[in-house]
Amino acid sequence: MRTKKQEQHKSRSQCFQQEASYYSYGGVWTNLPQLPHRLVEIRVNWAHGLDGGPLLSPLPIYNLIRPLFSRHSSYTVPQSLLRFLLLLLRLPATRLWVDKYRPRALDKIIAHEEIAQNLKKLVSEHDCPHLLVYGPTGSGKKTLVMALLKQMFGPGAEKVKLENKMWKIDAGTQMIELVLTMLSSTHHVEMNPSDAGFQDRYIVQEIIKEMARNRPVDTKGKKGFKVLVLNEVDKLSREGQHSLRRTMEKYSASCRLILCCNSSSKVTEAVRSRCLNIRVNAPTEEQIIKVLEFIGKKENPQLPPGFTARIAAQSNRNLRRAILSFETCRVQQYPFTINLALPPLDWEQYVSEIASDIVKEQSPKRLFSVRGKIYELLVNCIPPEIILKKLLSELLKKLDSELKHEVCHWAAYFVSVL
Ligand SMILES: Nc1ncnc2c1ncn2[C@@H]1O[C@H](COP(=O)(O)OP(=O)(O)OP(=O)(O)O)[C@@H](O)[C@H]1O
Repeated sequence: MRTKKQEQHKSRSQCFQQEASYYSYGGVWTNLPQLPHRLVEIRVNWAHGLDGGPLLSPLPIYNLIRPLFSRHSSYTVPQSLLRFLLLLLRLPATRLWVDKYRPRALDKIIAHEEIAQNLKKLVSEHDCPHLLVYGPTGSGKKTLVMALLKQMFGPGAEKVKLENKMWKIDAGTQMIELVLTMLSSTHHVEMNPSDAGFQDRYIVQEIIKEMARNRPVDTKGKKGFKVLVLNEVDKLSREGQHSLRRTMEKYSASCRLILCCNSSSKVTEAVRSRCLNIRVNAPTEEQIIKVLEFIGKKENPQLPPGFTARIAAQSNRNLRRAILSFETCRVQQYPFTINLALPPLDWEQYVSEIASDIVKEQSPKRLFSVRGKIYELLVNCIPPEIILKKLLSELLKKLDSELKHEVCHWAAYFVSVL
């Protein structure tokens, strides 16, 4: 028999998994659309209790399957096999709306149409330079990049395979072994080099070198170029960014780089100046409403007046968040009523509880319990800077004005050292 505390922990953990999936879209999982997105969907369905839900958490299933392929130094997970295994486990097969309604072509882009048209022009002029695509999370960067790849290479760019590749790198005095998850088609490779930590520069050098070696040749025998999509370049170390600059110059004939990040100010001037900078602003509320109404038309729920406007207003101009909230409401509270309250995000509620705990009592015991709660958020994949920012805003609501300044100072300090 489970105790009440265990039950609470379990349901909280399920809610976090939903939130984690929300964030995973912004991280590495965004780059792995097939398998992990599948798991994200299952997780969300599971948290929502849809279709009965699977008996097992999907993550253990994934971990169970992975070692089957990990005996090889470089292994590819055949997606058909995974689909078959997942089918055997009778897992639900719905797709999240954020994925289902992600525009696949530049012509279908709803928000940022102007950027989409400019990208289309670039492709038609066969003059695609290195690109640096930056903007806040959930603004639509990845969507634009994926549509651009499709415009460049056609449907072939969507036939991707997921690899966990091991790199053996000669670092002068020693051989370094690094494993990195990559998503690749015959025309492009996508990865997150900052996952390699302080050894990211070796990854940058080695991958571009390998791509330069395996240049694709078209039907007329002309040598083409491959595209390397690097995510979170703002998290690359200084050395990583320096080697990125060098390799960008050296191999510019054989590959094009598309660099994605949230903040261009963390990318060195040398890298920025070698790329065409594309700023993807957070969509306006009107644009978000347009996207939600488009989804509403396709899914056909009865929408009370002003409902999409309320979701857009609460979304913080984050398109992903708006679509996820819309879907959560559809799952939890359909049919919609006129004064339906939008459910708050669970992790945000949890951080608010943490802030109240901190303000109520300052003792070693309370410190220990708060630390435990923050660990719980971290293990459920809520990024630390997001936790800190939310915690700060919650604390600012509760603190005296003399303390606010100091709390802001320390929050800024710890966000900068993360
Ligand atoms: N132009 C668009 N038109 C319609 N829907 C869009 C558009 N751009 C993005 N979306 C929707 O918003 C979701 C989030 O977009 P996307 O993943 O491209 O954001 P992002 O800026 O790359 O976020 P992050 O920085 O967190 O990775 C997509 O899954 C898609 O459903």
